[in-house]
Amino acid sequence: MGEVDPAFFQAPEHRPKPTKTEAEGIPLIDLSVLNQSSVSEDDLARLISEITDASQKWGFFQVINHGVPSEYRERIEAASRKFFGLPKDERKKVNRDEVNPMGYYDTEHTKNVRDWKEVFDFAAENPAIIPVSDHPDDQDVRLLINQWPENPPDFRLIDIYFCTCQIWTKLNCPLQLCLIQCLFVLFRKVCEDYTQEMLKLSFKLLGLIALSLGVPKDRFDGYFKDQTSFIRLNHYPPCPAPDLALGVGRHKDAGALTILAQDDVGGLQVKRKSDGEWILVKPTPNAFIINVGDIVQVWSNDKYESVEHRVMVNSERERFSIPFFFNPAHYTWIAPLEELINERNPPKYEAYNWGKFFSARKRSNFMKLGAENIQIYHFKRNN
Ligand SMILES: O=C(O)CCC(=O)C(=O)O
Ligand SMILES: [Fe+2]
Repeated sequence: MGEVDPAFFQAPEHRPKPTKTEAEGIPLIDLSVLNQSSVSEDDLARLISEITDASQKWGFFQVINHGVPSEYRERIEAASRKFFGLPKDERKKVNRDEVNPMGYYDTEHTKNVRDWKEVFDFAAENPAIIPVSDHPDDQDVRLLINQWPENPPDFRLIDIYFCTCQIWTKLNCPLQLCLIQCLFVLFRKVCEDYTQEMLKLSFKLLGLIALSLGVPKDRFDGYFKDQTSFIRLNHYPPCPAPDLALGVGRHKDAGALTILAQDDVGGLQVKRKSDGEWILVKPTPNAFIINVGDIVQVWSNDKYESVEHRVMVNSERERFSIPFFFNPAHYTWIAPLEELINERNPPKYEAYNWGKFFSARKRSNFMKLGAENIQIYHFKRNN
C-alpha cells in the first residue's frame, strides 16, 4: 500500500469489514399521494406513520415518487462528472479556503482521518449568511458566496440545455454570443435548478416530520427563511486501499434533513440501531435517501435519532453522490420543541445556536484538529 498516504487510514476498529450486509431493512416510502391534488386523511395518516416508524427505527429511509423530475437529477449528475473530469488545476481554481467554505476541496477530514474523496459545495441561498467565527461573543456575520467554475462541461450537455434555453429565442443574438452565454451559465444553471427541486422536496418532508411529531405541518418552515442549506457534489475515486480508508468516515449529519442522490455503485453504510451493525444501502434507481439530522433529533427530544453513517470505497469503480443538507438560518436557536415537553418528557438538550455550531463544524473540517469537533451531546442536559 505504498501509494496511499497513512493520513487516510482508519483505526482498526473503524475499518470496513469485507463481508457486506445489504439493507432490506431501510424502509422505502412512496410519496405519490403528495402529488395528488387532495390527499385523503387515511393516506396521509399511513404516510405519517411510515415516516414515524422509519425515523425512529433507522433514522434513514428512501423515497420514491417524490415529485422531482428525473431530468434534474440526471443533469446535475452529468455536470458533476464533467466537473470532476476537469484537470486538477481547473478544479482548484474554485478551491474553498478558510474564509469561504464554498467551492472545491479534497482534504476533508472526518473525525481527524482524511476522507478518500473530493467535493464541490455550493449554497442554496446565494449569498447565504453565516457567523464569521464560532466564538460565542463574536456577533459578526459574513456572506457565503458560491464559486462557479468558468470552464464548462462539454457540448453534449449543452444540447440538453438548449432544449430549455430561452436566451436563444428571446435575445435573437448571433449564434456565437448565445453559445458563449450558455457555456458560462450551464453548470451553474443545472446546479441551481436542482437546488429548487431539493427545496420543494425538503419542505414536503419537513411538513411530514412536523406532523409525525404532532405539531402543525408548517411548524418549522420559518426557521428556513434565511437558510444555510447547501449541496455537495461528492466524488470518490477508486482507492487502492479500500480495506483501510473510507470515502467518508463515520459521522452524523448536523442539519435538519439530508436528501441524498447516490449513483449505482453503492458504498453508503448506515449503523443499524438495533445491533450497531454497518448496513449497506443498496442503490435504488431514482430514489432519494433521506436521513434525519441532529437538529430533528433535538427538536424531537430524542424521539428520532440522527444515525451514524459512512461511505466505503472500492478499488475498481469511482462513485458519485449528491447530498442536499437542509439547514436553518444561522440565527436559529435549536432546542427541544416546547409542545413536546412536559413533566414526563423534560428537555434533554440546552438550546444552541445553529450558526455557531455550523461554523465550528466548517472550521474543524478544514483542518485536522487534535480534538473531537462539536457534537449535539455537548448540549445534553443531566436530567
Ligand atoms: O456519499 C454518500 O453516500 C454519503 C455522503 C455523506 O454522508 C455526507 O456527505 O455527509
Ligand atoms: Fe452524511
